[in-house]
Parts: sequence; C-alpha cells; structure tokens
Amino acid sequence: VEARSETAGTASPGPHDAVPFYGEHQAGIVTPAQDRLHFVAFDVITDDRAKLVEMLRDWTLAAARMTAGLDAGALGAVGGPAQAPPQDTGEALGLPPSQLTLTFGVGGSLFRDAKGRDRFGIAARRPAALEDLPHFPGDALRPEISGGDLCVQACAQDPQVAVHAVRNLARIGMGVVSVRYSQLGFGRTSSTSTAQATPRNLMGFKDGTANLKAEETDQVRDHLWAAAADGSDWMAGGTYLVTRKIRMTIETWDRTSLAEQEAIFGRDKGEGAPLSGGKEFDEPDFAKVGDDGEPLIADVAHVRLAHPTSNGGARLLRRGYNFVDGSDGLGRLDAGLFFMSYQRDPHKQFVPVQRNLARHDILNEYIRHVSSGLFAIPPGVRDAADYWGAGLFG
Ligand SMILES: C=CC1=C(C)c2cc3[nH]c(cc4nc(cc5[nH]c(cc1n2)c(C)c5CCC(=O)O)C(CCC(=O)O)=C4C)c(C)c3C=C
Ligand SMILES: [Fe+2]
Repeated sequence: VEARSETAGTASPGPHDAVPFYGEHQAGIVTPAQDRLHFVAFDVITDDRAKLVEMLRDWTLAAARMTAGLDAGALGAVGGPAQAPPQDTGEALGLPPSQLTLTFGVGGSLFRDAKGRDRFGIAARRPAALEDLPHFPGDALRPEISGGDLCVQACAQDPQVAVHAVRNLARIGMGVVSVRYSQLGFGRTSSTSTAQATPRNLMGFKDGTANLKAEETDQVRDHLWAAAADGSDWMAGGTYLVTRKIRMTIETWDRTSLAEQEAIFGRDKGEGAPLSGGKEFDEPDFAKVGDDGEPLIADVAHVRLAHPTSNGGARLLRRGYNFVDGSDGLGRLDAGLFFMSYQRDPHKQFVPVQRNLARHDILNEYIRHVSSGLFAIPPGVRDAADYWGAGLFG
C-alpha cells in the first residue's frame, strides 16, 4: 500500500503534510493547532485485560499508519480478499495526511469503574492528578456525554481525514470498546505556536492570545509535561487533558452591545488588545483605572479572572474548537466551544481557574458547561514496538 502522499516530518508541516507520530511526547498537544477536530470517548466493554492490550497495540499501529497518510491496515481499503471486510473503510483514499494527529488518553474509570471494580489490575497506578474534578457552580453536565474510559483526539486540516481515523479506530476496537460520545469541531479556538495567527471563537473574539505556546520551552516544561517526581513513573513526559463542552447562547450574545461584549472579556473585539491599552500581545495592566476611577479591565472580566496572577501562577495550554451541532428545536443554534486544555496537574491549574470563572465571570450569563472529561495523556510512543498505554500495562 502506498502512502497517500509524501510525509514531511518538519517542525512546521504544510497543510497536506504528515506530523511525526513517534516521539518523546504525543503529537497533537504542542503541535500547531489544526483547523478540525473529531474527539471521541470510549467505554471499554470487556473485562479481559489481554484483549484490551491487544486492541491498544492494533490501535497504535493503525494510528502510526493513518497519521503517515496510509490506510489503517496493511491490506488497505481495496487490497484484501474480496470475501473479507476491508482493513480500511476507504473514505480517505486519495487524501493527503493533512497534519493528522491522534492523541490517546485514559480516564479515571479505567482504573476503577463506577462500581469500584479494578477491572484490569491497574487501580494502584491511578495518578493522583486523575482524581475527579469537583462540581463547579452552574455546571449542567450530562453524564452520557461526559467521562469515558479512553479517549482519542483526532485533529487534522481536513475533517474527512479526522473522521476517517476515529471511525477506523472504532472499527478495530469492535467488541472491546464502544463509542460513548464524540464531538466534531472546527475553526480552532487557540493558537499553540507563536507562528500562528490568533483565531476567533463563535462570540467573535480572538481566542488564544495569552495561551501557553510551544516556543515557551521553560513554561512548557513546568506547566505542561508531567515528571516521574509528580508521583506516576508511567506518566513522565505525558500530561492531562480536561474537556468541557460549553454551550453558548449566541442569540442573546448577539443582542449585547459591543461595549458590554468587550467589558466581559476585558479585551477589544477588533484586535484582541487588553482594555488597559496597547496591542494584542501586550500584557494587561489590571491596576490601571479610567477617568471614573474604575479599573479599565473589570474585576469580573474573563481575562482578569483567568490570568495566572489571579490563580497562583497557573497556566493552561488551551486547544479547543468551535462547534455547531445543528439546532435545538427552540429556534436556536446548538453552538459553543468544545474547550480542551492540557496541563501537568489539572487540580493545580484547570480547577482554580474554573473555580474563579464559575464564581465570578460575567461571561456565565451567556454560557453553560454541558459535558466534562478528564484524561491522563501518556508520553509519546517511542517506536513500532511500543504502544499506547504500554507504561500502564507493561
Ligand atoms: C477554566 C478555564 C477556561 C474556560 C472554561 C474558558 C472558557 C472560555 N473562554 C472564552 C474566551 C476567551 N478566553 C480568553 C482567555 C483565557 N481563558 C482562559 C481559561 C478558560 N476559558 C485562560 C487561562 C485565558 C488566558 C488568560 C490570560 O492569561 O490572559 C480570551 C482572551 C484571549 C486569550 O488570551 O485567549 C477569550 C476571548 C470563551 C468564549 C469561553 C467559554 C465559552
Ligand atoms: Fe477563556
């Protein structure tokens, strides 16, 4: 089977190129955020540890192939026997790798299920950082689209390529996993590299300006990657992913004045500059007051509440996507932000920030958190003999 296109493997691949799969860390985290997402969470439906490990090995080989622009299996969509189902579903035939990354994670329920059972003999290896997230004021979480034993984040420049990858992993996992929920996303709402322009969310604001970026190597080391000293050897070089599906009442937002919209975020809508003055990438001056003696960036503005100075220095690598899941039957679009953040310890980073936002953020009048997920993202797969989760099961 031929690769659908030459792989590039450079630090900044072109839109059709491949992103290297093997490495110290998984791809799809500091990788410059691609335009499209297909996120999927799985339930493991067997108690057979050997079957789960075998599937993880099969997934890893298929993931390495698909991210290189190859069919999921060696015989491909059309190269196998006519009497058997094909080893690839075929909808990506002829498409280039399109910067596909597949990022694998495990949820707390894999270690101990809802009944407290240690189904796979790994309960003792559960990292403290995977402790359930607390309830936040205003949470309206739907259990059927929250949690999950396993997750895969597929990102690509072409939605067909991302969906193809998720679909083939689900196909390979038949009998071992079943899809719990999946989410499509478009128009990345964060930049993860200083080389990228800041995109906009569905509220029309630049999103990702003050994000943790790949080039900030010291900060990435301190705030993103887990170390063995954090308590779990098998997670060294890994990280933790928080997902929050956040519905926006965009119809109400669209009737809100420009001045109010800008006050809510604490940045201007055109350039994304802080309301305290300067340009997009200038630091906000939270102490600066206007002629009326009031702070130019309100006490309840999103950027003040989310800023590291309000949260003990905590930073996040945000990697979310816009979504529109059709309409809600009440004359409104079912739209919002599928928020994703990667961090070394969600309880020291995501939790304090979200606690602050849930209590005080005036943005809350326009948003509702409807799903939540927390996953351990193991370190990268080293070579073809290694597999997703090897450190956990090996
Ligand atoms: C708990 C973490 C966060 C949630 C949930 C969240 C939701 C959310 N954010 C926006 C839009 C913007 N966020 C911006 C900045 C920003 N947001 C968070 C965290 C969460 N946001 C952080 C840590 C920061 C950076 C703060 C800083 O250091 O200055 C911005 C400003 C531009 C930027 O820096 O990205 C916007 C705009 C929406 C719409 C939303 C929920 C729907
Ligand atoms: Fe935010």
